[in-house]
Amino acid sequence: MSLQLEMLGTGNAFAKNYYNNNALLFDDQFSLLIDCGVTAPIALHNQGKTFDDIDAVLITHIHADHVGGLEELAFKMKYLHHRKMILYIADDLVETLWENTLKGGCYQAGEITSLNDIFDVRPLQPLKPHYISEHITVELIPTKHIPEKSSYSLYLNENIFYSSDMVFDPALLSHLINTRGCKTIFHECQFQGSGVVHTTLQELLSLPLEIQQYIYLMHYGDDKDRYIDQIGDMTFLEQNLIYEL
Ligand SMILES: Nc1ccn([C@@H]2O[C@@H]3COP(=O)(O)O[C@H]3[C@H]2O)c(=O)n1
Ligand SMILES: [Zn+2]
Ligand SMILES: [Zn+2]
Repeated sequence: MSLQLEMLGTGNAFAKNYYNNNALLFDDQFSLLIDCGVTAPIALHNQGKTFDDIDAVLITHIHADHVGGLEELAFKMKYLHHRKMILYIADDLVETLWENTLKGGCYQAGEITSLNDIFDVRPLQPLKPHYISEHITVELIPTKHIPEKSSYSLYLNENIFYSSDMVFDPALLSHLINTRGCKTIFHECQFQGSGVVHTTLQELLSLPLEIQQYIYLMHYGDDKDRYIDQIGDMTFLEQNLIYEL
């Protein structure tokens, strides 16, 4: 089986129709969950899957639509499935994920006192390809989202860019396509307003058509249908469709 992508959700942080922008990257030997937001448990359940069907989770940054499902994941793995999930996360986010996100819910004196008690933590150094499974390598690319807050987009298998939440960075997209052989771009997209913490549709439409043709839009609002014929040469990534990579 070749590598496949299924979005458990394609919505933005406040979307109600499309669930959080979380992905499953899998083949017949390995399943990687990319981000685990508040809606990840119900999205998996709806697909007839459990966390025990997943081999590892990778976190791009710390916002609830990307990490809000981790407490349920951790407790279910510990008390139902009796194993620790492998957790891939940028080295500089390890401490804050525990201290500022998970400790409040997960701490139990003498039993759960650190992230390592609930996950098999694999800190990733950014800007280096890391072997995840036979068919998956990941490089974390720091991209700007919220000032002073780390957020990492992904370069998968040396040819697929998967954006974290990020402000528009046309130079990065050009660089990946022109010098690194990028063939596919999964990019977050905000329909209205200015791109203060996200990339707007207007900004993406300013890219040359040669670049737009590589782009699948994700992390969008519930009003997506209004924009179906306003996305230039780009394509909407759809929840629960399976894409061959
Ligand atoms: N400075 C900020 C910070 C956050 N936000 C909104 O909160 C959401 C948190 O998850 P997100 O997916 O990063 O999207 C953020 C914005 O909608 C925002 O609009 N402006
Ligand atoms: Zn988000
Ligand atoms: Zn975010």
